[in-house]
Amino acid sequence: MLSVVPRPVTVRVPAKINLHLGVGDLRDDGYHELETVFQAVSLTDEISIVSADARSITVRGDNAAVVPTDHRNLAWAAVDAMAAVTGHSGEVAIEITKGIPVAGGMAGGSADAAAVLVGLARLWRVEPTRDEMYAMAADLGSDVSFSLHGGTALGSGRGENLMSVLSRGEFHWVIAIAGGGLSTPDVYRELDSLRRNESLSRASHPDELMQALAAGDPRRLAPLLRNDLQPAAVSLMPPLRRTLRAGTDAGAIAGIVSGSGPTCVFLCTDSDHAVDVAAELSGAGVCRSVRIASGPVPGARLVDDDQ
Ligand SMILES: C[C@@](CO)(OP(=O)(O)O)[C@H](O)COP(=O)(O)OP(=O)(O)OC[C@H]1O[C@@H](n2ccc(N)nc2=O)[C@H](O)[C@@H]1O
Ligand SMILES: Nc1ncnc2c1ncn2[C@@H]1O[C@H](COP(=O)(O)OP(=O)(O)O)[C@@H](O)[C@H]1O
Repeated sequence: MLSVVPRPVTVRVPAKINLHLGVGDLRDDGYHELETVFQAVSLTDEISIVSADARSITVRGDNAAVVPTDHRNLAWAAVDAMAAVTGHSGEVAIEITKGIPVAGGMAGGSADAAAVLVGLARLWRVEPTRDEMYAMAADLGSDVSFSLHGGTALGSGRGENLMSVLSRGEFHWVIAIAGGGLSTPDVYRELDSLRRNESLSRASHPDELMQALAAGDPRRLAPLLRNDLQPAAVSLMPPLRRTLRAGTDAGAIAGIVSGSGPTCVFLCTDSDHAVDVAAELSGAGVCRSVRIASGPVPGARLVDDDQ
């Protein structure tokens, strides 16, 4: 008989932003080779998992209604992965409270999958090795490894190979959440199509950006933020141009589309500055909601580690 923790296990997991996203050519396997610098920020989802008679997923929070609650939810796939490795049946009830915008380019689904891996390891009292956890994460999706890792990291391959990056202090962000979402594959496809028709510049290696992170200097970091997917996201959702302009008009020192978008993130000099920029941006009417976040923060973690 496999032993399980009798009470719900709760995991908190952060959103990510790509401070640098260099996209290479389309590979034969349908993915693009990436060079990316991820930072985990303090917009979080919370996942609670308990043993049950059958598997179920419920989703609460912002835009919960558009998140699937069956096998299409990445959290469901994460249960399958852990069950296959450990021999458990996978009968658990999962409650997801979304704080990460859905389909926003902040890796919300990946975050939930990573949280399930961490939560089930505790619930089922199993201890997969670090390599096993990262192998399951990479199989689930390109960004799931970073959701486990958290902090600041350089990602390569399709984004799943990670190296920690030294980052000093805290960086302060204002996050503009759009009314709708963008599909990640559509945005990559749009980039390929734009590149066929016009010559777009490509990101170079993020050496200087990593130096700015090590120095903990937002003013040095500001001009170095770079996202090769931004022209594609803006092409699919042209009003993003206005959002980006509104953020810098509101006083942010830089603004960029987060990953595949459409969330836009604005860098500020400190927490007071972020409050001012957020207030100004809220009044501009260019997005559905505005949040403040800071980073780096840790990856998927048990909320009460005495469990
Ligand atoms: C763009 C990024 C930037 O961090 O994230 P989001 O901004 O969407 O959160 C990632 O590359 C998204 O990662 P993730 O959402 O995990 O992607 P996956 O599920 O692995 O792949 C979904 C689809 O995106 C495309 N894809 C993904 C990763 C990659 N390196 N090249 C790709 O071309 C492929 O079309 C793939 O079928
Ligand atoms: N746990 C989940 N949370 C959010 N979306 C999910 C989840 N599982 C599957 N999805 C699906 O994944 C799509 C992409 O969502 P998300 O991971 O939030 O965005 P992004 O890929 O832009 O980071 C959503 O439109 C939704 O249909």
